[in-house]
This record gives sequence, structure tokens and C-alpha cells, in this order.
Amino acid sequence: MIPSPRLVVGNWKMHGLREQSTRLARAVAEGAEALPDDVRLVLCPPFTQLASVHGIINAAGPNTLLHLGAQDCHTTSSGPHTGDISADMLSDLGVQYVILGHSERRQAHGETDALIRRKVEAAEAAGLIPIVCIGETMEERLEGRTTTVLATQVEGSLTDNFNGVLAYEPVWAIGSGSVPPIEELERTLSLLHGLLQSRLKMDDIRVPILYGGSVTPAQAPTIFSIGSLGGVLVGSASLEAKSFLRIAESASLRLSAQPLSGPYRS
Ligand SMILES: O=C[C@H](O)COP(=O)(O)O
Repeated sequence: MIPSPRLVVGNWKMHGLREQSTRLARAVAEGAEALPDDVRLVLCPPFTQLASVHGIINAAGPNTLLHLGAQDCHTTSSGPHTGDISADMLSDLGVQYVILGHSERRQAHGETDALIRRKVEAAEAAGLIPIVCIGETMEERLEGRTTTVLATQVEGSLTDNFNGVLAYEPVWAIGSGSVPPIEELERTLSLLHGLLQSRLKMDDIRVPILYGGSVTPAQAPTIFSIGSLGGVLVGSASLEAKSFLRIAESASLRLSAQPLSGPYRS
């Protein structure tokens, strides 16, 4: 059974100096106190702000819904890799989740499925929960190759005993203001569920599937009307505490009183 809390992950990307990050994390921590415990918030600041955000999460106390995530890690635990950060280092800092294979890293840093898989292995070995991103480009979508692209990414990026989180982020939806039509998203989620079953050779899949790409407070209730959705990966809207918290409210089944449905919530 998938963990019942829905994940609302804020990927701050390369945004945030000290003052702004501290203010944002404090505001989210304060707002999180009012949320029901069927949501879990994960803040993924840049590496430079992990320690201060960790301090704020710690100060929020043991029952906080807030967790700490990073945006990448290296494939090995230490060594001569100038400028890189290992999963062990993240874990040592109190990080619990790590985003891997984001399309911005696949595109700007040439990350391949094979490399991402090695990062997933490193994250798992360090006790971190990997959030692996997959998604098709607009060109691939227009060529009708979405299914093949997703199948290849699921096959190549995940480990055999993967027990993390999968984030479906159509590359064309990121930062574009466009979200796939809800019926299409529902179909893709069910496709991904099938791909996970065959990749992990298991019928009872417990890997939460998140959606990411232009998630806003206005779009969130429609997106979360898909009962099987494990959560969302939020970029721009996570940089504003109010928006991020409103998205988290929509994620709560208790607050939205949606009927439970789908493979994860039976
Ligand atoms: O990791 C987050 C995604 O890239 C989505 O970013 P966005 O919400 O700004 O479209």
C-alpha cells in the first residue's frame, strides 16, 4: 500500500538567497501547522540553503508535515569530484528525499537513464528516498512517442527494487502554464502504473506517482481530482508560501473530501 499522505514537493530550483529562503521556509512551516496529516510537504531548496531550511524544519517539531529534499546527488559517496555532492553528505545534513533525473538536468547536463539509475542506487544506499523524474518533450509527444519514451525512462532509470517516488513531468508543461488535459493525465498515470508493474515485476505497486509541470493553486483541485495521484512536484508556485500551501490544501483528501479511488487508494 502506498503511504497514504500525498506528497507536495517544492522544487525551488536555483532560487533563493539566505534571507528569502529562510522567510519562505518559515512561512511554509507556519502554514503547514494547519494542514491535516494526509499531506506531506517536501522542500527542496538549493544545496546552499539545505542546512538553514533543515534548522527551520527541526524547529517545527517532530509532528511537522515538512520534510527536506535535495535536487541532485552524485553516483558515489565520496571521491575526487569537484563541485559534486554525495547522497551520504545529504543524508548527513538531515535530507530525506532527493530529486533525480529532472529534465533540466537531463537536458543541460546530459544525464542519461543509466547515470540516473546509478544516482538512484547511491541515494538508496544512503537511505534517501529518490524522486525520479521522467517525461516526454513536445516533439516526442507530437510524434506519438510518449509511451515509448516513458517506458524507456522507467526501464532505464529505476533500480530493480525501486521503492521511491516517480514524478511524471511532461517537459513541455514545465514552466509553460499548460497542463495536460485531465483525461490524458489519467491515462498516462495508468500507463505508468502498468510500466511500474512490469519493471518491478510486482502487481501491488507502492510507488507514488507525482505529476509536475505548471501546477498552480488554480489547477491543483482538478489535478488532484485524479484519486490515484500520489502528489505533485511544484516549481514556480513553490516559491510563494501561500501558493504552495494552497496546493497542499487541494492535495488533502480530508479537506477536499474526494472519494478514494484508483490503484493506490483501494
Ligand atoms: O520540478 C518542478 C517542475 O519542473 C515544474 O516546474 P513548474 O511548476 O515551474 O512548471
